Amino acid sequence: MTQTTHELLPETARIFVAGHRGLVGSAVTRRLAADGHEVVTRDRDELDLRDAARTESFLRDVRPDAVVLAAAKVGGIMANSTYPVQFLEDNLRIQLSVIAGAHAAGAGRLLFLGSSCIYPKLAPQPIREDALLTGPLEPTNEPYALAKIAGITQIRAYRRQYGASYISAMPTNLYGPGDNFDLETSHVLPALIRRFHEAGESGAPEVTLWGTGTPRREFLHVDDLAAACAVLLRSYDGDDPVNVGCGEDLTIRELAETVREVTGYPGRIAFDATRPDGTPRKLLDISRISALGWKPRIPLRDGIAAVYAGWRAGAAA
Ligand SMILES: NC(=O)C1=CN([C@@H]2O[C@H](COP(=O)(O)OP(=O)(O)OC[C@H]3O[C@@H](n4cnc5c(N)ncnc54)[C@H](OP(=O)(O)O)[C@@H]3O)[C@@H](O)[C@H]2O)C=CC1
Ligand SMILES: C[C@H]1O[C@H](OP(=O)(O)OP(=O)(O)OC[C@H]2O[C@@H](n3cnc4c(=O)[nH]c(N)nc43)[C@H](O)[C@@H]2O)[C@@H](O)[C@@H](O)C1=O
Repeated sequence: MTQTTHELLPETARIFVAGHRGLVGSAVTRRLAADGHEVVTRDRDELDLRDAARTESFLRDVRPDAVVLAAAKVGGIMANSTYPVQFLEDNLRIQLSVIAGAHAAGAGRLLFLGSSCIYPKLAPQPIREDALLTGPLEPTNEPYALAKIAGITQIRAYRRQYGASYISAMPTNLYGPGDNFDLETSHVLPALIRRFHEAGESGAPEVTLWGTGTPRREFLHVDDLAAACAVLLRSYDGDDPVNVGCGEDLTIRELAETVREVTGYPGRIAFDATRPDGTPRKLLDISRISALGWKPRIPLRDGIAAVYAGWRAGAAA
């Protein structure tokens, strides 16, 4: 059942953001704090969220009104291929700890963050939420996707058995300040910023990117996602996950041209087709989140320029 109300998250709600130092968690923390909420956080060295007993004990002490689960083992196509055990096990363990612990501690609201990779590799485009579990997954990230699908099922189970107001959001590929720029483990957008910048600095005549350049991806600025999370916490209480994307995609080659222009790199772009492409396309249908009044605000080129400026300032510091 899908219902919407505007009473699901009181303005005085105290919210635990799990993963507050990450790309998503930091943006959600900024957003909820700006909205006037008391936001509770713990660094990983104080609380490893894979530890269910310690996580439940922490949540019982803090007694948050709501929880945003943005802690996860996350990475790009190569990280997913190289560390399938951690992408499966860490994510399952974090989800079990945090969702069960939140319920035991009496948290009335919880938002679980999944990913667009939960949908079948060849799902009809744009991908609607009801495409879940209708076909085989993309092999490069199947362990991660299966962990996330288990998270969605866990949320639905708490709703069905306990009547908990717990919900799931499925963001598309994200980017923003504080992203991972490690060339082996990052997602494509920060990798391209770094590759073009460093090629420009060294005077390299060509930058070689992974795959064929033909896969299509959709990119959403993480501040737009954080605004969507606030809308969902305040106004959505349904069983189904809610897609969050910008509604438009482009090829990796087109993305590369845009990043090349933003960074001012004058050289050529080449592709190494021995590297994996991953899913050919995963454009999300965003009818459901749009009906709640949310829309993305940050155009891709502006967002890339801001991230590039921020990364250069950080790299130079
Ligand atoms: N980035 C993207 O393109 C997309 C992300 N998402 C989803 O958004 C969520 C957040 O992703 P994102 O912000 O990009 O990831 P990040 O890697 O940037 O952040 C993950 C956060 O989780 C924390 N964390 C990981 N493991 C543990 C642990 N065992 N105990 C405590 N904390 C832990 C990290 O802590 P520390 O800072 O100490 O490392 C970090 O703060 C994930 O659920 C992901 O699936 C969905 C779609 C796309
Ligand atoms: C968010 C999402 O992110 C991942 O899925 P992905 O979208 O395939 O990931 P990606 O960003 O790493 O790559 C996108 C495309 O870009 C190409 N590509 C070119 N050159 C580089 C490059 O230099 N680095 C990277 N990483 N990719 C490159 C690459 O070959 C691919 O075709 C999963 O974690 C998945 O689980 C998930 O949820």
